[in-house]
Amino acid sequence: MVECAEAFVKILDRHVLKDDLFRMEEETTKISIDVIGRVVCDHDFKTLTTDNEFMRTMRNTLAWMPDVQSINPWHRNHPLRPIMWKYYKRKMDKYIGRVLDERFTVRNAEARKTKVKAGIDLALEEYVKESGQNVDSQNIQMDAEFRRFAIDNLLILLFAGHDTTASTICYCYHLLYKHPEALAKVRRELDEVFGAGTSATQQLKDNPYLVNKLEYTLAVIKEVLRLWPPASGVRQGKKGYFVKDPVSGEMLPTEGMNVWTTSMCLGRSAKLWGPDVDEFKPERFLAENADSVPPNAWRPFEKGPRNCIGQELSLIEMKVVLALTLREFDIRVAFDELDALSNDGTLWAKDASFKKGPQKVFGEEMYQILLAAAKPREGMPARIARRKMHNVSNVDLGWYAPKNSWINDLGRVVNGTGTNGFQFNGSQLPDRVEYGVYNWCNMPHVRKEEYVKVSQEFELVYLEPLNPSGNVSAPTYWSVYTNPTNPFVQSGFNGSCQFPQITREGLGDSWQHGKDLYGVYHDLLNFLPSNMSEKVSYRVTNNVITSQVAGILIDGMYTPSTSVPLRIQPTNVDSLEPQYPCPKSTSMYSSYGIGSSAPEWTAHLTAAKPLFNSLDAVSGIASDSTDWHKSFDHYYDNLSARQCHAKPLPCSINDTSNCVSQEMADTVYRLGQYEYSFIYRDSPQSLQAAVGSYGVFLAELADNIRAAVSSQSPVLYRHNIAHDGSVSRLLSILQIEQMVWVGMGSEVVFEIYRKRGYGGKNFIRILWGGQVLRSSNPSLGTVNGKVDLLDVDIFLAYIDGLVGFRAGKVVDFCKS
Ligand code: HEM
Repeated sequence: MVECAEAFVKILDRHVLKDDLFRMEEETTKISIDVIGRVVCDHDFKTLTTDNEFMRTMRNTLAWMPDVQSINPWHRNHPLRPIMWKYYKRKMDKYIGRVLDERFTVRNAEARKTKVKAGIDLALEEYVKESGQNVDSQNIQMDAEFRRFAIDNLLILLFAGHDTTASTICYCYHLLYKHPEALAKVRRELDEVFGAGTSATQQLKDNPYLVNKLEYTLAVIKEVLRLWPPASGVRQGKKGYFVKDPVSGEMLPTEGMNVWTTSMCLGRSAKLWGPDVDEFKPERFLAENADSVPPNAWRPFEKGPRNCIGQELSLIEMKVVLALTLREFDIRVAFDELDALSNDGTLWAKDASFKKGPQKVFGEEMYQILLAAAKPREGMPARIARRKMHNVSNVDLGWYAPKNSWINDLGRVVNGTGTNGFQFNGSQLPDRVEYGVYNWCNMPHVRKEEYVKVSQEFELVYLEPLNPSGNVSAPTYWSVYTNPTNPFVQSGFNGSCQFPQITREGLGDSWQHGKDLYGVYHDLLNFLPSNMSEKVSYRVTNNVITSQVAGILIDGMYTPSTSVPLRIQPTNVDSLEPQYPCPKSTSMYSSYGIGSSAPEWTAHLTAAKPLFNSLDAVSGIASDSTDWHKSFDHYYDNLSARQCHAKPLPCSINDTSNCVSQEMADTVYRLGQYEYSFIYRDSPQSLQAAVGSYGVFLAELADNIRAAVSSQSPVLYRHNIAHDGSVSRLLSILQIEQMVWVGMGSEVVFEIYRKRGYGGKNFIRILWGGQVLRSSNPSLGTVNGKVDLLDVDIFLAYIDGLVGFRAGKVVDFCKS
């Protein structure tokens, strides 16, 4: 089946290449014939790859079917019809007879060797047993009666199975095109089962049972069959058998009649299905809604002992076809161009009567025409385009070094001066310094003033910002003091703050941050709702400062009058901070970064030894305190937090003339930048370490994006308030081109855009500090190094590739 579907994909690809208008039903018929051929008689009809004689004959027979609606006696009783039918039937009998004879000959040699037997082998085996012959004998004979019987049965299977399935595949394509949200859900399910960007082909060959996981896809097929069933059951009436009128109770005799249980009437009965009966809602057929499906109302395959014998086969086939094509192609009906097909030689083009009479039924141009099975009108004139499918193996999952700058140049960090334009002196930037430069105290974020709108072709559909809180304060604040009577007071800087803590200034910055975000995404882009609603969601970590920041930031955005839920994951498993256990990642970080004795790491600590000595002399920190000397983290925090709040640099308690100079502080800042760059970007191990410790958040992000693009979630805006350690790991995974120490109020925004019009393709733009993020990874930084309207599928394939679907690879790594 998968091989047939692959050949079908090739046919579709030819239409993509030619960019032509074609009748889809002609093509889907080929696959259904070839599949039946393979499954039933282990015979390759090759209709997908060649101009097959059998297929032509079968289609010609159909062309001689009477139009049941016609009242033209000449048409209904066409004198040539019986002759033509006989002629075509003989041709088909001959063809199938040949297939049967061939199979009979090789049966002994091959069929019994394989465990999986085609229908024909089972039938032959049964026949041999019943006729009292030895199954293992080389000289088995097939009598004429059995041969006649077998040919007719094979023909029935081919006739009953080919156009029913072909027609249903067409309606699947059409209804999914008309319902992009359902299409997105199917694609999402396929991504989930086979992985984003990975073709289902090989996986289905290796593990065919994966089709059983396609629950939503199956629900779509069932809903399509409810609305546009291609066949119905007929029963011959009999003396003594009655149909009871459900309203009057009258018993109606059936003798001399056919009783036709039209599955379409049952499927479209509002009495049975409710007022939304005409709506396309595959969800009705999901397991959780099983109770709402009226009993016995869904019967496209009919019920009872003579129900469809091929239903399992066709359901599996349709799932396989959809799995191999829906993510690869965008398909739409093109009735507006129908005239261009008027000479294509098909039975549709030959018969002008199809263009007469109503051209819409149930408001649908592609209504059904009863021609053996009910077929999509005009064979579904269609146009097709290839969607970009990115194989995960094509997406580069490798680590790429960040660009060279002063930040990762040890010589310039240790021996340089100043901070190379980086700011550390308060929330406000000095005059003439442009917004957007690194400002540790109040990092740049998205603001109306600098925001670059994307072209009108794209509409914003989802937004997920992530920003760390500042170590800044609530309306009441801590005033830290040390009591000389307390004998346990530790030496160190004597200050009025304690880490982590929120200051008033920090709260002010957070409020402004919220206001700026609202200014862009509400005022400028009209994307955010005007009032708080379920479309907007906030998430914090277990550290209270993130809740304090959230409180004031939300006030800056919405000034809500009622309390706002802050989403939070339990301690120890939180992915935003992150706290879930991943010992492998911790040991990896400490094998090359803070605490390690790797020369690449210790080089800067050794070079900065004199600086440590001078700082220790002021702070009183013991020179053997590992905590203060395994990195510049503590000195950096202490000095920068003072300078952010316009406090003087500290002096020694014992010798007030011995103070930290600005030059010393600047060197600490340069070293801090160097350390962050080394830990999160320069070291080749940084990517894997970040994937381990932050992969779960990335998997959640990918999931959120998928839910947003498939309209499965009402949330348009998900704001995460986290920490510098969170954002730096995120930047590490995004392979930011220039890593810095993540300052107060830093912000990464994931903007998801949908291209307007046909196809509804989704794109991602990532903003860092209000500007488009630049990534060293070639699969991400596709626009001159920027992650600018990148195909969402590539981004998701990158994330899935690194962290695994639902973070499966993270779990494996953490445990390894
Ligand atoms: C979407 C696909 C299909 C639909 C909707 C469909 C529908 C039906 C329906 C409504 C019947 C009449 C059952 C009754 O009167 O109780 C039927 C019978 C039958 N179908 Fe299908 N069918 C499909 C695919 C297939 C396939 C793929 C095969 C074979 C490979 C097949 C073989 C048959 C046969 C042999 C019968 C006659 C069964 C009997 O009379 O005992 N069908 N089908």
